[in-house]
Amino acid sequence: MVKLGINVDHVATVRQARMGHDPEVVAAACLAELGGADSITIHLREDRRHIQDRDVHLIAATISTSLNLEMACTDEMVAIATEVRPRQVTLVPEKRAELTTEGGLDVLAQSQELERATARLRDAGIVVSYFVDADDRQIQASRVCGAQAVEIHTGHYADAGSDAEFRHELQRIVQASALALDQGLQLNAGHGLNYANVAPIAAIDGMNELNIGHSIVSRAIFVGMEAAVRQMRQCVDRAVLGKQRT
Ligand SMILES: CC(=O)[C@@H](O)[C@H](O)COP(=O)(O)O
Ligand SMILES: NCC(=O)COP(=O)(O)O
Repeated sequence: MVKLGINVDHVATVRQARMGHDPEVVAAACLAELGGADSITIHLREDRRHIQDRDVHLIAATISTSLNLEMACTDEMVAIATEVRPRQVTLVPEKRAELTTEGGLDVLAQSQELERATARLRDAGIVVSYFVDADDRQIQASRVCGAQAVEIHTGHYADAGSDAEFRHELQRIVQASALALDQGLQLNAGHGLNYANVAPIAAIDGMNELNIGHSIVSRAIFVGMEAAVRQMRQCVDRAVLGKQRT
């Protein structure tokens, strides 16, 4: 089955709105696991706009599944990762001014620092995934730099404004997924996925893990974290089982 990574960043966004203690991100992570999460994803941004360093250490020490730490490719973040030792690190691009991640890594332009950071993380026993656009050259470069997985950016697919654009973006992701598998990379996907658009991505052959956060936290405000995760789990499993029946 496709693994479900639950990103709890935006539970921290609510907490940071008042710079207080509530809602507790660690509790959200545990409830997500009760709802069927296979892993917990958190993005420790350089500007600490939501997830804080204490969240990383507490979640790593508390969850019973596994941690996927999203981070920029910097010495500071590599040092934190090699101390915390999550199961996986997903290297993502960051821009101060961005509202959220706007695209994938430019692996071709940053190959030297990515290769160096990837070697340090792998030496620490951490699986390294690159967050990349559905772009053949970036995927091929990811393997060359030592990535063991790629997470294909589904943001443009999620933001499609017409049926034609939706189909075009889905086809790009399907083709990029096949290339990633051909390159021997583990295939993950994420960004902007929700209860309405997740099924075609979950049904892609060889899909290993979907990382989903904002849409689940949004629903959790009304139904609770455990139920919101359980409902997404059902959407993903139904898509995979439905494909197997065809
Ligand atoms: C890389 C990605 O798509 C998200 O996991 C990332 O966390 C988005 O950044 P924000 O969580 O700050 O929106
Ligand atoms: N890498 C994608 C992720 O972790 C969550 O992205 P989103 O669902 O919050 O857009």
